[in-house]
Amino acid sequence: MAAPRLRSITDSDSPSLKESFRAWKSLPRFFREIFRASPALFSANLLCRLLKGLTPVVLLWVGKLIIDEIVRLMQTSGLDLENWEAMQGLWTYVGLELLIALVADLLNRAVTLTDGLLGDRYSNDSSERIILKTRELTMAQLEDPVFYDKLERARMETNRRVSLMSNVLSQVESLLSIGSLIAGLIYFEPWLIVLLAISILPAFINELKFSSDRYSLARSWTSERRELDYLRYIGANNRTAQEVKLFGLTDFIAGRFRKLAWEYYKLTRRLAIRQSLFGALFNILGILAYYGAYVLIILRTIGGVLTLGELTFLSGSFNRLQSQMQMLFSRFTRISESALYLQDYFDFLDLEPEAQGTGDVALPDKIREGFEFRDVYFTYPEGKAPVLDGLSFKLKAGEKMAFVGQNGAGKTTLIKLILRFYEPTSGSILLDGIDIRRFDKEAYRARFGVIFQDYFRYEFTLRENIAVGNIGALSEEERIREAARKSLADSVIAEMTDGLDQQLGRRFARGQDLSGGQWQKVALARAYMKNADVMILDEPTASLDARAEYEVFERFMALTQERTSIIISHRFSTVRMADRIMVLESGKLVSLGTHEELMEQGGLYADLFTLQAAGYQ
Ligand SMILES: Nc1ncnc2c1ncn2[C@@H]1O[C@H](COP(=O)(O)OP(=O)(O)OP(=O)(O)O)[C@@H](O)[C@H]1O
Repeated sequence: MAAPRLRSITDSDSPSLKESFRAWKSLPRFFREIFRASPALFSANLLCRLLKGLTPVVLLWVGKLIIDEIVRLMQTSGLDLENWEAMQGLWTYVGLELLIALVADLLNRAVTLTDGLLGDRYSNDSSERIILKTRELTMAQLEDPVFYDKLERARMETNRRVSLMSNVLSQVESLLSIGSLIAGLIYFEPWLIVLLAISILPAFINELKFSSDRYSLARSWTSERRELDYLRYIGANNRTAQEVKLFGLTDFIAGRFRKLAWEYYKLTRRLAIRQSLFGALFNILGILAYYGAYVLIILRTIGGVLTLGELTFLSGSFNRLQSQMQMLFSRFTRISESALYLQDYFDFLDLEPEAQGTGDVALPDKIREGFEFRDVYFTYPEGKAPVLDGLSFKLKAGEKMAFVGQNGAGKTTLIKLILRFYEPTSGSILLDGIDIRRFDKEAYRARFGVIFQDYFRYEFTLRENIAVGNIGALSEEERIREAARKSLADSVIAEMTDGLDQQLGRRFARGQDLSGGQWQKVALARAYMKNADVMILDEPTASLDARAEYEVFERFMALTQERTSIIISHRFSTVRMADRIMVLESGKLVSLGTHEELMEQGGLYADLFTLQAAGYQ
C-alpha cells in the first residue's frame, strides 16, 4: 500500500509579489535585534562596508588618471623613465592605486570577520529568544500543528536569518558603489543609464517572481519536509536501529522517503528549469545592452568627446555597474525570500500567549481545604469528544487520592488540568474555594512536586536530571542526594562511575544509558526536590520491579503523611494504599471511596481488582 501523504497544514495561500515587498517591513525590527546583539560589531561592520563600497569607483578613477597621464606624457615629454620630474605624477597615481587596493583587501577581511562574529552573536541571541518565547505559550498552542509549524520555521531558519543579515548589509554597500558609479556615468555620458536600465530590469522582475514561487512551494510543503526529516531520522539513528533491524523496516522507510522526496524534487526541478530558461533569455538582453554601451563610448572617444582614460573609466564603470546591479537584484530577491521567513520568526515571537488567568489573588501559604472540581468538562483543542465529562469531586487537604481507570479514561488529563496546562472547557477547579485561574500560574505550579507518566530523559548529568525538579537548587548537593534517597535513585548514583556527575544518555561523550526502572527512580527524585504542598505521581512505578515498587510506595506514604497527593497507577496493590480512590470511565466519575467501600459496592473497581489479584495467584 502506498504511504499516505500528510495533509499540508500550512496556509494554502501562496505569498504574492506584494507580500514579498510587505515582508521587508520586518527588516528594521530585524536590524534593531542585530544591533542589540553587538552594537560595536555592527557599527564596525557597517563602517567597513561603506568604505569598501566606495573603492570600485575610486579605483576606476585612479585608473583613468593613470591612462590619461600616460597619454599626456606620450604626447608631450614622452615616457622617459629617467625623467623623474615628468614621471612623478604617473608614479604617484600608481602608488595611490596600490594603496587603495591594499586598503580594499583589508576592508574585505574586516567585513568577513565582523560578518561572521555578528552572525554568531545574533544566531545565539535569536535561538535563546525562541526558547524563552516557548515558555510563554500554552500546551494547547504548542500542540496545535499550525503553531508548531511556525515554531519549526522560526527554529530551522536561524542560518537563513544570518545570511539575510549579511545580504542586507552587502546591499547597503552595493548601493553606495552603484550610486558612486552612476554619478560617474551621469557626469560623462547620461545615455548610458538608459542602456543600463534596459539590461537589468527584466532580469530583476524575473528573479522576483521566481523567488516568491520558490518560497510558496517550500512553505506549502512544510509538513512534508518535516516528514522527510523524520524519515531521515528514524531511518538512520541509533535509537531506532534496534526495531528497524528487527522488523526489517529499512526498505519501508527508504521507500516512503524516496517517494515523497521525489515528488518534492519534481516540483523544485520544474521551478529551477523555468527560472534558468527565463534567466538565460534576459541575460542575452543584458549582453546586447552592454555592447551597445561599449559602441557608444568608442564612438564618443573617436569623436574626441571622451579621453582614452575616460573610455576605460566608463566601460569599466558600465561593466561593474551591470554586475553590481545584477548582484543587487539577485540579493534583493534573496532578501525578499528570507524576509518572508523572517516574518515567520517574528510571527512566532509575537504569538499572543492565550489568556492565562488573572493572577489577581495571592496563593494561600498553606492549603487548608483542598481542591474541588465543579462540573468540569474538557475537550482537547483538536479533539471532538469531551475527555472529561462533567466531573465533580473534592480532594481534601492532606488526602492521598488514587485515580484508577482504563487506558484513555482521562486520568492524566485530569492532572494536566490541575496543573493548568489546559483550562477546563466549562466548569471550574477551586483551591481553598478560589478558582485556580486567579492565581499566578508560575507561583501556583511551584507548589507541586510531579512525576509525569511521559517524564523526559534529559541527556544531562545525573545531578541535573534530578535537580530539574527544582533547578534553583542545582548547587545543593545534599538536597539532591536526599531526593535520590527518597526515590531509591541513590542506588543508581552508587552504580555510576562518575556518581552524581555521570553524564546520562548516549548522545554525548562518556554518556551512560540507564535501564527503564533506573530512569524512573531518577525522574521520581525530581518530585522530591522541593517541599511541595501537593505531590502528583502519574504511574511512577510502571518500570519498577515488584520489590522496588513496594519500597517506593512505602517511602512515599511515610514521607508525604501530611501532604495532599495524587497517584495514578494501574497496580491495585499500590492503589489500595490511598485514602480514597476515584474510578474514572470515559471521563466520567464512576465511584469514589476507600478501597473497602469500593470493594463492597462491587462494579468496575471490584472487577478490576479481582481480575488483577487473580493474575497474581
Ligand atoms: N494532547 C492531546 N490532544 C488530544 N487528545 C488527547 C491528548 N492527550 C490525550 N488525549 C486523549 O484524551 C483521552 C484521555 O487521555 P489520558 O491520557 O487522560 O488517559 P489516561 O486515563 O491517563 O490513560 P492511560 O491509562 O493510558 O495513561 C484519550 O482518548 C487520548 O486520546
